[in-house]
Amino acid sequence: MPDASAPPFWESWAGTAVMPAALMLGERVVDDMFGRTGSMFGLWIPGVGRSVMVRDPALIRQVLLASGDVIDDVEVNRVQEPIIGRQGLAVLDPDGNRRLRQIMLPALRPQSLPLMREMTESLAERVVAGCPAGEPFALGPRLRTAMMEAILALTIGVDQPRQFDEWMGALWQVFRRAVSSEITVRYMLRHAGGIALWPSFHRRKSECDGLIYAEVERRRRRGEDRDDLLGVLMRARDERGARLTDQVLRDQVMSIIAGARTTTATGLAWTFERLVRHPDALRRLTAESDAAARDGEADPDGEAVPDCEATDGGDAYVSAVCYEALRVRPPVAFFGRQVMRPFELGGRVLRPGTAVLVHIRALHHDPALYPDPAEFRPERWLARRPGGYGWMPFGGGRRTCIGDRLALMLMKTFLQVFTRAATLEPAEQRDEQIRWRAVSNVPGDDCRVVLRPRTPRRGFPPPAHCHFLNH
Ligand code: HEM
Repeated sequence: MPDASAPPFWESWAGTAVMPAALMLGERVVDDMFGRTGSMFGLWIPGVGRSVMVRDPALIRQVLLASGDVIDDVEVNRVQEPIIGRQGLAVLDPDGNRRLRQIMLPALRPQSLPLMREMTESLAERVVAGCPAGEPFALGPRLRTAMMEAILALTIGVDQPRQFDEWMGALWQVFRRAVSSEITVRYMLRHAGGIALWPSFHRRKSECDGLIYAEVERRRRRGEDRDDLLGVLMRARDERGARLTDQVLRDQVMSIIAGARTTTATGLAWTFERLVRHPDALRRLTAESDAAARDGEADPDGEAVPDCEATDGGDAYVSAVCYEALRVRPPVAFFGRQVMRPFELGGRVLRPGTAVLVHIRALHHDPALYPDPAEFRPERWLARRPGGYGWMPFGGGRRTCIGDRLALMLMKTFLQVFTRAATLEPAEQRDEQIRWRAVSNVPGDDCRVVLRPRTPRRGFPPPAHCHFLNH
């Protein structure tokens, strides 16, 4: 007897074609597929297998609230294991994950890192100072380098240009392979040695690991106790007083770097991409940044922006801008869970082994949740805060992103510093297309803008470590 809960034959084939088609033709292919099937469609994904893509908040809630023996939140992350290791946060069993999150979370809350905001401000000032003035350029690569600088400082205290170059060189070699299309094929063939027999990857990974282990060893030898994330992890003890093994330390450092590497920079690039095409929002944000600087007496030279609407002070508008940019252009395309026991979802019984993937952008474009969902309107967030199952750029449930607040702090600080220092325009008027890179949605032209210093006196002096910006 045919299984009444199985998706129709055409849907499995069409759904499977959606991923490669979306890579070639853009995200509207996914919208069309949801348009035909409603809130969920079945597909097959290389390396993941049988899957369903969902966008309905009620279904997402059901998945995220299901107990661990019915819905597993590790298996779909296994693809990250070659990089983050077997004990990396995203692939750890629920107890180990919870324990490590408790250790790391305090270090990732910006309020517990007073120096982090200060460091981010001077980093943003250096980045804006290093941008070409009055001519089109791609802001995206500069943001990626800057966010790596912030994350390496936070995670392992890298603060010297030469040290940064060394880490960047080693990491680039590993991640270049980890996001290539080669890894998909190798992951599919993993049981036949697709990953194990990959000498160039393992060589590069050993170089990275060597840097981490050397840093751990150096700190132990000198009895150095630092406040970065590695320091927090090195101080941690379990209930028997034992410290974390070097392997666990290494896997968490790589988990944080892997999680943070491009996500925040992509979120920021999209925020600038949207802002420069919405001058009213940009003007209002600039007014708020100026007011915040005046309150903190940080920017006596700042030129007032003409015709701007007053804001209610603080950082209400910059927060709203971030929430809205992460809604209309979420940097991560989807996150997933896996069915362990037959699970009824949206009128279908999903078989064990099925991956449930939440399509974040489709969820964020539900007109029932957001009137005119494609419009970029930060004002939506002035009277409400994001939350629940309708806004999920950082995923949700037990495995929600551990770096969410840090990412928002980095984004807000960069936006405030940039708008105080410069005016921004789009290099071209048309919107940048959404392009898929691994599981990210990136701006098709890497955020091309034209930047002009707001006051001649401020100008753009040569930055202190401008070679950082050439990566
Ligand atoms: C705008 C920036 C960011 C976005 C959009 C983002 C998005 C995400 C998403 C969608 C997930 C999967 C959550 C789930 O499965 O429910 C995730 C997990 C994760 N993210 Fe982020 N992330 C961002 C920034 C960061 C930063 C700055 C860090 C590090 C400080 C980070 C570290 C991680 C880690 C370690 C995980 C795995 C958590 C676990 O499995 O327990 N992310 N992130």
